[in-house]
Amino acid sequence: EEWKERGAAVGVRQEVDANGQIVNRPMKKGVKDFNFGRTLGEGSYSTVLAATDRQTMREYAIKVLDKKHIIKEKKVKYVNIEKDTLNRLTDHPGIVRLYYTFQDERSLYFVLDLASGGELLGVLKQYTTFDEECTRFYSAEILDAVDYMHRQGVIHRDLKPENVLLDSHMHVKITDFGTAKILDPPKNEGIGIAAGDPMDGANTDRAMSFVGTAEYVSPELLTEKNACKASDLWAFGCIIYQLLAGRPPFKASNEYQTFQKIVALDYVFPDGFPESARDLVERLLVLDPAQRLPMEHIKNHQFFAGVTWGKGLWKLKAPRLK
Ligand SMILES: Nc1ncnc2c1ncn2[C@@H]1O[C@H](COP(=O)(O)OP(=O)(O)OP(=O)(O)O)[C@@H](O)[C@H]1O
Ligand SMILES: O=C(O)[C@@H]1CCC(=O)N(CCc2ccc(Cl)cc2)[C@H]1c1ccccc1Cl
Repeated sequence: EEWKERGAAVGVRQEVDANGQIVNRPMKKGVKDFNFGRTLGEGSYSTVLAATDRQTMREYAIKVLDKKHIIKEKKVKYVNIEKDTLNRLTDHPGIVRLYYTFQDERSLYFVLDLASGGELLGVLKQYTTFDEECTRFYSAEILDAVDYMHRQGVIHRDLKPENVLLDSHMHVKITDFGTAKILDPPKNEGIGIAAGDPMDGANTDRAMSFVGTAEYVSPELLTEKNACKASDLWAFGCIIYQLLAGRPPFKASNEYQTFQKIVALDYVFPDGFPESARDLVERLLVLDPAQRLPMEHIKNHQFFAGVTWGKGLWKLKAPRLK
């Protein structure tokens, strides 16, 4: 009875294993285990709701995907990519954590960290621009998370302020891994050209079904159709520029003209753009991915002087935005 009692508290089911031992297997979570609250946002194929686990009272964000819609829009691969990448990225404070997945006849459910601070883009628009200290803090947290992602062999491919969420303490939580690329082990070196994947066939296949968001797309994705780790560092350079300038470096009235500016490296710094940030951005917005500043050199760049990388960074209090 006591074992049953203890098991019931944390939602486990007692079973007898192959050796005849009584074991506690965690019960698969389901819709009934949560109280659903407000809608946090809508995606093209999803609705994200705040929810509370009825046993533990912990709050989550639950992303609900409509099966019919996904099948109709041929996005089943994206669902599997999002699940597989999130299942690889479980051990970093700067990445939205996936706790459980489950389904019912109509929907798929992803139980995620709740990022109640909203999107970095929204906060940036509220303040127009960030000062150097805030830019340093947020870009350092983003970089720390990207470094972890790359070490796990994942390229995000769509980094942008909309996909950088904030938690209740205004720390970064990167999301939206449905368009990420998983590098197979043998290819996971240097700028790590990504291995082939179902979305765009084998790596040699030039036809690329996915391109990121126009303003943050790297030149190599536009010319050679290949994303690599350095493609995320290009997007990172665009984000630093945007936090300080209040707009992305490459922005035109339509996507095609934005792409023309990117491949021509046609951008200028506004007056008053801080010098050390300018130097770093200039070393990231480089057309040749192999010439772009690699991760370790970025961390050692003057702009990040004084930043403690790794766990320490995440213990700091987020700077007051002004
Ligand atoms: N873990 C989360 N915590 C809080 N809000 C979230 C979380 N994940 C997503 N959201 C919010 O819900 C909205 C929808 O997110 P979702 O990832 O489902 O779609 P999307 O990626 O924004 O859109 P699309 O699928 O078209 O790219 C987003 O605008 C985001 O702000
Ligand atoms: O890979 C998994 O974890 C399971 C495996 C069993 C299963 O049936 N699913 C759902 C598969 C699926 C994917 C897309 C659609 Cl539109 C419908 C079903 C998978 C699944 C369940 C819940 C949430 C997401 C996914 Cl991919």
